[in-house]
Amino acid sequence: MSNRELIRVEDLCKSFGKLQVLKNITESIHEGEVVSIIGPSGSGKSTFLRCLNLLEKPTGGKVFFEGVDLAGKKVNVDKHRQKIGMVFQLFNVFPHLTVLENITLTPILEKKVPAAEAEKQACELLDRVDLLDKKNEYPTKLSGGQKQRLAIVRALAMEPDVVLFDEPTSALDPEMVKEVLDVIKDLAVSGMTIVIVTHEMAFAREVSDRVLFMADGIIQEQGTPDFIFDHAKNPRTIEFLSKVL
Ligand SMILES: Nc1ncnc2c1ncn2[C@@H]1O[C@H](COP(=O)(O)OP(=O)(O)OP(=O)(O)O)[C@@H](O)[C@H]1O
Repeated sequence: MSNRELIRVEDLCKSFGKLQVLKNITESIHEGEVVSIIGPSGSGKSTFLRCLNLLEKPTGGKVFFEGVDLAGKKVNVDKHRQKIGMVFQLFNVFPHLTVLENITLTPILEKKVPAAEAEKQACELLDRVDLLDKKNEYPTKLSGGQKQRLAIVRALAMEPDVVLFDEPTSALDPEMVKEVLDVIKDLAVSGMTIVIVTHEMAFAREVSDRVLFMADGIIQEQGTPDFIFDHAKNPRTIEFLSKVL
């Protein structure tokens, strides 16, 4: 992990109508850091994650990516967003494209990567997640775990500086959770900067450099996994962990 701030939010607020979901959050994610966000349902974890790439537009505060204020007047948000990969709970893959086409589409269209080069890179990534033999299949032929591994590869094909995972295993059958977590673990070990909203406490404990505990739209407590899971002081954290561990 380096000292370079990749993402910084200052006084981040988000409301949906009268519902104030995020309340003045100030936080930084550093290059190479693996950060897990845990907390009760409805506490604002996904909304926080989605604000980091402006998928949700904050109602207050600022989001900086590599030092650039993403709401700045002359800023090309799409250009910056290309460097922020995102993997969703419900594997967002294109059903009408083959596995290979799913991966090469955006690099070819948005980064103008030559098709042959995009395919070569896609095959290398598919090999890394053990899906190379599926490259000509359509997603309907894939299991949930395979679809999610494809979604991860699709994000990686854009060579992002950080990958945001929003509960990537919540929609999977239990036997498929491990294969997806293993891919994320490998990515973490490779040095990728990762922010992940997860209900997988064992995973958060094993893989994270830092765990953020969120409740009521506030990061109530944060620290190393050992600190959060063994020495948390905040009564909300203790109450939450007593239910999920
Ligand atoms: N687009 C939206 N419109 C209105 N309300 C929303 C929207 N997105 C989220 N919310 C509300 O914001 C609150 C926080 O939702 P969010 O999904 O961020 O929580 P979460 O901590 O990720 O929950 P979970 O663990 O259940 O996924 C909830 O009350 C939710 O209903």
